[in-house]
Amino acid sequence: MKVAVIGTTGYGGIELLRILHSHPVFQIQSIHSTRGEVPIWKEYPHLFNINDQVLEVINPEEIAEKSDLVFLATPSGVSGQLAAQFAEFNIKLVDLSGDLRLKNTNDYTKWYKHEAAPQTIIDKAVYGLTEWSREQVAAAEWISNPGCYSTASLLGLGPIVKENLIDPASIIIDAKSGTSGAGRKPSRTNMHAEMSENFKIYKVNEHQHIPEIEQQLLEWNEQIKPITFSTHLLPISRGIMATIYVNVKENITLSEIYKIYEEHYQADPFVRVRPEGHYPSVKEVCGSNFCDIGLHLDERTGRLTIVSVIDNLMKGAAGQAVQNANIMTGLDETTGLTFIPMYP
Ligand SMILES: NC(=O)C1=CN([C@@H]2O[C@H](COP(=O)(O)OP(=O)(O)OC[C@H]3O[C@@H](n4cnc5c(N)ncnc54)[C@H](OP(=O)(O)O)[C@@H]3O)[C@@H](O)[C@H]2O)C=CC1
Ligand SMILES: CC(=O)N[C@@H](CCC(=O)OP(=O)(O)O)C(=O)O
Repeated sequence: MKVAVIGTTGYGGIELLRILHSHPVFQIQSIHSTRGEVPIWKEYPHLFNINDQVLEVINPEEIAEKSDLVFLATPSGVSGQLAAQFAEFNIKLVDLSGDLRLKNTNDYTKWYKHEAAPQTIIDKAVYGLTEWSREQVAAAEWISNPGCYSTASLLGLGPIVKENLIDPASIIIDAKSGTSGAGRKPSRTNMHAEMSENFKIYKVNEHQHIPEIEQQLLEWNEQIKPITFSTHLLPISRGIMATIYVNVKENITLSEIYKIYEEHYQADPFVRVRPEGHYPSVKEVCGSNFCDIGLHLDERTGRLTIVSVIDNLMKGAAGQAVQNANIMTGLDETTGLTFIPMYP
């Protein structure tokens, strides 16, 4: 099966190339960029003598003729326009950006602060939080891959929200990300001198993943109220930790909560619910497609702490994108994704 990658020179695109390099079924037919015909190893010298492919211009008609599936690893605002150009062709599509995630275009304009893609384009895409939408993903032609923070937060909250076991107004998500989450484009915020030995909060109550998380929570449980969601930058390159606080309904015990999480995720190869008393760290998932979850119930306050960690470039982006592409094309979802975490 042939695949094309657009936005290959970015961190999401280059992580796709790392996965696809050893994928047994997907072959990289072409890689694309706006910067002309440059060998990819010149942008990323770690690929010297490994990948001799040359970046090509973006011609949707030609890509659709030559490939069965295209990954869009392009910025929000760009992906929606590209997706619209692919709409008339017969090609499966997985978009890593936020452009096709929010079903309400007013929400998109408000949170992303630019114009939304046409509604018909948005409606064509299934929201691919894989563990919760496997059947829809299998039937889809287009996938909107969830945001990195949204993936960690939603996988952490899914079971308890779906089972209606919390005070619906009590969700607080305290999320932290490595700097690769911001992409390869240089910015002052991400400079070494700004971030090394530092820790910053950003986009306070304004993060574009807030409506995405709420959209999915409301699908699980229509009583859910607006969430508090804080995002922070960590001086590490990869990894996200979402520490989530919710007030549980009275009389529920930690062992009952564990039972619910273990039942929900028992058939999910990439979600690991850690045993009681064990809490995951970001390094324990980096380089892999795992989302690891730890749970603790404070009986003094009645608050449940949920710790959810992912590698932002894997389960938060390219890994989940390939997981969805596997399911869409009838493959086992773990195909090409059996990397164990790199440690230390
Ligand atoms: N980094 C992460 O952890 C995550 C990222 N995402 C999303 O994935 C997408 C890619 O992110 P990331 O790789 O980090 O971003 P980068 O900034 O690292 O890369 C984006 C790539 O898009 C290409 N691009 C930029 N403008 C255009 C354009 N007008 N037309 C075509 N291509 C363009 C650029 O390639 P070139 O200049 O060579 O054309 C660039 O390499 C984004 O939408 C992001 O929000 C989602 C989850 C996590
Ligand atoms: C560390 C960092 O800057 N992370 C990015 C995540 C962006 C992202 O994934 O963009 P989408 O909106 O396409 O999901 C951010 O907080 O905006």
